Amino acid sequence: MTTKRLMIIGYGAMAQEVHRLLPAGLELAWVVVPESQLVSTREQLGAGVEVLSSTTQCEGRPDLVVECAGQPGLAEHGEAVLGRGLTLAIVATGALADEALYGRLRQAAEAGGGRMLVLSGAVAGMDGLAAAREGGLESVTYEACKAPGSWKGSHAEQLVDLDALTEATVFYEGTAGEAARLFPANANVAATIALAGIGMQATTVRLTADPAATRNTHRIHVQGRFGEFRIELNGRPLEHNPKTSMLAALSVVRACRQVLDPVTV
Ligand SMILES: NC(=O)C1=CN([C@@H]2O[C@H](COP(=O)(O)OP(=O)(O)OC[C@H]3O[C@@H](n4cnc5c(N)ncnc54)[C@H](O)[C@@H]3O)[C@@H](O)[C@H]2O)C=CC1
Ligand SMILES: O=C([O-])CC(=O)C(=O)O
Repeated sequence: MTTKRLMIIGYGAMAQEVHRLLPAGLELAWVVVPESQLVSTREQLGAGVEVLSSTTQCEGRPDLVVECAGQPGLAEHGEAVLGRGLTLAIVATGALADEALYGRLRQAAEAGGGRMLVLSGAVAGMDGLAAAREGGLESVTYEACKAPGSWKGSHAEQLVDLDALTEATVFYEGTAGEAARLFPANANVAATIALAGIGMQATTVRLTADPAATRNTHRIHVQGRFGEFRIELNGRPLEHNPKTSMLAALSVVRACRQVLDPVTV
């Protein structure tokens, strides 16, 4: 079997975990990082990987492109990748709450023959939710609870004194679209659930900081003609970024494996 080639956009905590767990048969050939990180990333990766600041500098043809670069990274590079007819697997799904950007990405994919895969990321059940939608959905609620440290550097700091919390505190309630925009490194999952379910406006979101939390907890409650389901997922955060759950990185690894495997599960 010939080795297939992967491009990763971004090389932060998630991308490095994906690189570490890359299945045999898929090699990391290209990494795309901001200009300011070119030198340090080249030093880190050595000669075997081409480090670029734009996907358009890539002269080869990746078998898969994965975005692990956050919402600005998807906005910057998504159109070019899809316009070249490549498959782009994304985790910064919250960027799609911007209807104009979503429209541009769709159009680029349609025009160029590319495909955008919205990965399940830090949550589970997106297959069931998308199937349930076919029968009609009544309500979808998403709740996230993380340790205060995982909300540091986010809009939460404007809403609550994270250092002073002594008990679990809900600091945000709103729609998936707003949550995904306000918490770009923490609430992409809200947008993923909205895309699989009843949309950015109708999906209700509640965000909590809990000083006793050691996991990133995600609760999803769905009601519709199919019946009802609840999922609670207690994910371990990544060692190098407590905002990001390990399962999100593993969902990218799964997408990598699907490139190699003729059977998709
Ligand atoms: N869908 C999901 O379940 C989840 C999605 N995410 C998304 O994944 C992103 C990445 O997570 P981590 O790796 O933990 O964050 P991180 O902050 O460790 O790494 C992000 C990397 O992307 C790079 N980057 C930023 N702008 C870029 C651009 N324009 N082009 C190329 N690279 C760029 C940064 O330099 C940084 O190295 C988060 O910001 C979040 O948007 C994170 C967790 C779960
Ligand atoms: O990794 C997580 O727990 C969820 C996350 O950061 C996001 O949805 O952006």
